[in-house]
Amino acid sequence: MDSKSFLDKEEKPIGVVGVGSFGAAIAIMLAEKVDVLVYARKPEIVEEINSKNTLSGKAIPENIRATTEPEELCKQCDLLFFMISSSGFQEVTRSFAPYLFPYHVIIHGTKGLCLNLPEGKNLDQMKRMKRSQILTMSEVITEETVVVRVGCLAGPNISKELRQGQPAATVVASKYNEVILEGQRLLRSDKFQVYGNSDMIGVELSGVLKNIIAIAAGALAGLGLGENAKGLLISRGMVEMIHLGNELGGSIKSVMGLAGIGDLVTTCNSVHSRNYTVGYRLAKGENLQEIIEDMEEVAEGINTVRIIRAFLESTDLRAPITENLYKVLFEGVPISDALQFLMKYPFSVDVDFV
Ligand SMILES: NC(=O)C1=CN([C@@H]2O[C@H](COP(=O)(O)OP(=O)(O)OC[C@H]3O[C@@H](n4cnc5c(N)ncnc54)[C@H](OP(=O)(O)O)[C@@H]3O)[C@@H](O)[C@H]2O)C=CC1
Ligand SMILES: O=C(CO)COP(=O)(O)O
Repeated sequence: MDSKSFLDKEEKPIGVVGVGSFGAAIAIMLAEKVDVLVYARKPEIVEEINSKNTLSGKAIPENIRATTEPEELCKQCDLLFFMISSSGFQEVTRSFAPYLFPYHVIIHGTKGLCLNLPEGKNLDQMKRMKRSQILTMSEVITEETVVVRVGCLAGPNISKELRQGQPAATVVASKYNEVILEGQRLLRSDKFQVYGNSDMIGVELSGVLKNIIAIAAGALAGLGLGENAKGLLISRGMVEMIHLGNELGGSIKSVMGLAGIGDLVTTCNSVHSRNYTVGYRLAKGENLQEIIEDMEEVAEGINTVRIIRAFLESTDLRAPITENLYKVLFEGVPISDALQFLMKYPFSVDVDFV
């Protein structure tokens, strides 16, 4: 493969927007091949990177520089990786929008959803939601900016393992083959494999929906249940992801791939997963609000459960794991009751999606 970018003859720095756990891991991987300019909103983070070459006290490569200015990032970089949690995604995208042009490329790594609601409405007021009121991050980028070539990055990518240099793989998905090729060129290494997929919505939704099942997996572990129960949850969870993903506009095939089943297995088994941890701590008797306040990083699945539950109300689809998890998280139903309900649920057909 050509080692030069399709974007420019002279290699420009690659932009990374947001240096939380995942943004930092991706910036460090990119820095093995190219110069990286990161955007952080907090001046103290930018100062730490630029003056000490550290992030949260840990050394990072010298070719990672930082700025608090969206304009600077957009001027210097043609390709930007957006690594912001979904709660801030629309706001950050809007702050970049005035400086973005159609030649820019954005690949995002966010595994959450945003809302497209009438002025003054919020999720608390929405008992039911249509598909058009739910936005994946690629839809936010397309709606808020003039950028055309959009992609996403999703797969079993626990950032702690990536930072340790452990072997892993991801999927870059886009309607534009050059975006996939550029993602592969920049990220592929002997420790990191990068697959391509043209079903961007299906790949985004896979990463989003697996977080619901990961919370449930953590809850099973917190209850002290065994591997049989986990196998049951993962396989029924996959079926639920397939039906939901399909209803929301993704292809079944993507859920069967690395960004779907691959990430589902990883996240349902990792004590480093924030979503798994939420379920585990709930099952140990902690209250959801306490857990959220105590966690420094985002567990996207909590909000996703609320959004998907409201979406289900506008469809004929049933998603018993999501519906019961909603009751546990937001209606005070004990996990043991939800589990009993699921064990009695008439799941009679094993494979009903092919
Ligand atoms: N961690 C992981 O293993 C993986 C995470 N992901 C996904 O990546 C996304 C980010 O996760 P992760 O990095 O772990 O989360 P973190 O909570 O560690 O980081 C979130 C980042 O988003 C920034 N941010 C949030 N809101 C705003 C805002 N309004 N304006 C500016 N910046 C904002 C934060 O900035 P600040 O520090 O200023 O708050 C921070 O840099 C999530 O959707 C997650 O699901 C995907 C794969 C793996
Ligand atoms: O998506 C992830 C790994 O692929 C990270 O999962 P958590 O957000 O649950 O930590």
